[in-house]
Amino acid sequence: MRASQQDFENAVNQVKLLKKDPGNQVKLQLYALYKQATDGPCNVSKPGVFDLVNKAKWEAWNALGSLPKETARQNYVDLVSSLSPSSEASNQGKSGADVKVQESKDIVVTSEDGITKIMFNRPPKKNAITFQMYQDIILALKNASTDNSAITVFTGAGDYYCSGNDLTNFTSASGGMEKAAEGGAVLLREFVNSFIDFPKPLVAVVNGPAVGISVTLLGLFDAVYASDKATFHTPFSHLGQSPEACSSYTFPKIMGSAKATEMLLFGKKLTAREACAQGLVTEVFPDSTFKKEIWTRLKAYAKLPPNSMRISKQLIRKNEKEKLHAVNAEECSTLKERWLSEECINAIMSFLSRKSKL
Ligand SMILES: CCCCCCCCCC/C=C/CC(=O)SCCNC(=O)CCNC(=O)[C@H](O)C(C)(C)COP(=O)(O)OP(=O)(O)OC[C@H]1O[C@@H](n2cnc3c(N)ncnc32)[C@H](O)[C@@H]1OP(=O)(O)O
Repeated sequence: MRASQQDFENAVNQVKLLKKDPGNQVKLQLYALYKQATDGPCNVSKPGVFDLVNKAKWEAWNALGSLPKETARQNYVDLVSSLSPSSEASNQGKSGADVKVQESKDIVVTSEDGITKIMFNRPPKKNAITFQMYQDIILALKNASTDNSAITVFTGAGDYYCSGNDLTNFTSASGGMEKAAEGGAVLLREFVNSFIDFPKPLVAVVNGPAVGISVTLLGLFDAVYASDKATFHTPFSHLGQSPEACSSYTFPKIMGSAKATEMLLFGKKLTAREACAQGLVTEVFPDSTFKKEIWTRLKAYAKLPPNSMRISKQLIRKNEKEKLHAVNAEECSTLKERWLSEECINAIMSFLSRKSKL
């Protein structure tokens, strides 16, 4: 039987009464179907790259193409009925079987054995982080904070952990440079906030070289395990930039200001063993046994009582949260200026024209 206008209106009201947040993907789908059912195919222009929320909504609506209004209405009603209290209850009981929990090309999120794994998956570009990947990671962390896993793990596919910010982000942003820098700073701040506020144990499995923001973020992780093939490099001065991800605060705290200066100002690249000696890395493993040893260990950790781990992490983080947010805000506003500097623009152009590499 086709859904009537009354069924549709009832479903719209039912959504407002949902007890449990259905998650961003479902909310986007509901939005898209609602717009399609009421206004028809997407007829507004695409929001700018930095207008994250409206861009995601536009993309969801636009993806419905020329779906007829009646079909959209029916699909909306069906979707809402699948979110009714009885199905909410049955979803809560789901175990963390091996499932892919987020569809996205360059960030793969899976959940297995109490571990949510977020993997940089762009090996041809050494896992450099695009605008889309920043957004996918924000979403993945949001979902992981409430899923039924005990710990969350970042790792990289291929030979690199991650080569940091994709330097073509500087040329792909739409609008003028100032607007792009402003939007970049907003995105970076939200991205780093999602690490500062992440409530469960956050672990990095550093399978190979790490560069830039993938290194600085490690100061916000709870444990960092590295292959002896990994290296740690923050070439900010070479790029005319400045530290991010709270590293101007976490690195001096972790390794002392003299060692932090060598990394953050002079761009000294550390081996995994050096990074371990300086407290940035928890433990180093021979590459030949790294994966086997680390996943066995993490599976055992994930069996520990999750609430206890969460509460302990929050005790450790609580006194620093405000400070970390303030540092993040200041670093982003400093970077916004740096990105417009001649030093930075020249360095990026030099990389993109293949005149320089790290
Ligand atoms: C105004 C706009 C504002 C933008 C806002 C962005 C928002 C957040 C910003 C957060 C800031 C973060 C700071 C950083 O992360 S700084 C670190 C940036 N990373 C780098 O400088 C690394 C650059 N890459 C290299 O030096 C080398 O590629 C390498 C990693 C040492 C590897 O060298 P190798 O010889 O082994 O391999 P290739 O160079 O041949 O690389 C293979 C292909 O991958 C591409 N690649 C690698 N890294 C990056 C990168 N970071 N960005 C873009 N592309 C990258 C490389 O070009 C090759 O591509 P190709 O095969 O097509 O040539």
